[in-house]
Amino acid sequence: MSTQEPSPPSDSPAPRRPTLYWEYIKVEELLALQSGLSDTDARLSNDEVMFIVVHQVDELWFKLVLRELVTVRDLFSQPHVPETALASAVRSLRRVVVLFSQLSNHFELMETLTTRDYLAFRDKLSPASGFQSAQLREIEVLLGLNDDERIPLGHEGSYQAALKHPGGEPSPALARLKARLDESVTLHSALNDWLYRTPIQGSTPDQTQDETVVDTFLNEYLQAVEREGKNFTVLAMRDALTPQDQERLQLRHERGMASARAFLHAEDVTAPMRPREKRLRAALVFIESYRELPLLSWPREVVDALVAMEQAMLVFRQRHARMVERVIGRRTGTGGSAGVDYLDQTALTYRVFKNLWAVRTLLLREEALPALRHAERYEVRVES
Ligand code: HEM
Ligand SMILES: N[C@@H](CC(=O)c1ccccc1NC=O)C(=O)O
Repeated sequence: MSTQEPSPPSDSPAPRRPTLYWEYIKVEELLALQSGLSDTDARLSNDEVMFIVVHQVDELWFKLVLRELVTVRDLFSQPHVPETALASAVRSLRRVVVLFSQLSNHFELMETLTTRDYLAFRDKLSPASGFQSAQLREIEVLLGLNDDERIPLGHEGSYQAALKHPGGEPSPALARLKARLDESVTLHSALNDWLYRTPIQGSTPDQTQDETVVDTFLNEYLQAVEREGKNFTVLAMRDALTPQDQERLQLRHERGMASARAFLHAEDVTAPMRPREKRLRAALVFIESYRELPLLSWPREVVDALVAMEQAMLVFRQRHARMVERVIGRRTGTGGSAGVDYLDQTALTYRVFKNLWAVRTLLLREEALPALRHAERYEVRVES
């Protein structure tokens, strides 16, 4: 009698080979990547290997940020964005918030590098710089940062030129960035197209061209802002110490109202763009104000997650600038920039979702809001 195990039936699948951790994570390949300009990291100081590892980890976080933002951009670039998909968009944006928080936290590790120890290997880095981080550029382009909003940097004058080889040949990173620039839809433009279709005060999608819907809502809303502003000013003036203070408070209220009107009537954009911009801003005020309505609750979470994401990115820029100031002071960067001064300017001025931030100046307490019309049109409809 044969003691051999019966051979498996010929149509059964081959026995599965066990997955090996180091093969799946590619640990050996990964641990061989920290050599910098040397042939092995064994010749480098702990400081320089840490410097390289922090950059590599950060580029991997940028990779995850890009994946999540592409997913969200693609979702909002659909002609109809399913209500059931908004929760996943919020999850993706909240992951990006955590990723930028991790990126900011890594600068605490970088700050264990003393200035003198960094200067021990800094010279050989020039002209390399994080200014050549193509993935951060891709993230900025994908979000919707326009070229004319960028702060020029030193000698090469263009963030794209910084991605070329010394002889001027394009790099794979530049090719990826150009591909991103060639995409017609950014997250900002896709979000605006979605916002533009918001049913304000019960309007229907085919009424998006009807300016009376927006004008009526905005006029009612501005009257409510005026009432609230007046009440606040009366209380503040009652407590004012001098007539000059009272006059200052009254002037501040009048300026606030003028600014609110100018923003909601989109006086800052050219006349052809004004009706669209007014509807976008009215939609944001509407979503934020009537968020208890089932159809508006997830849209409000989307708006808030976008603001949280841009805040996390802004904090990353600021945190990088403070680390740079601690490590190299205010000297010129290896990339040719003014260093910290340049970085602080980017943190201060690079904003994509400007309207989402600006409307927060105008939001009102729930009791002061204009009456909602057609509440029944905001019930959740389960799409087949
Ligand atoms: C000792 C550590 C570091 C120093 C001294 C430093 C310094 C600088 C300076 C001076 C700039 C301005 C461009 C230039 O002239 O070079 C810059 C840009 C940049 N750095 Fe760093 N950096 C450090 C670490 C990092 C790390 C760990 C990251 C990882 C994410 C990073 C990412 C960037 C990026 C993305 C830019 C371009 C910023 C922009 O143009 O908006 N840097 N860095
Ligand atoms: N721009 C930095 C150099 C630097 O940080 C750097 C150099 C090479 C590769 C990545 C870098 N990180 C960020 O800029 C400096 O001025 O010291």
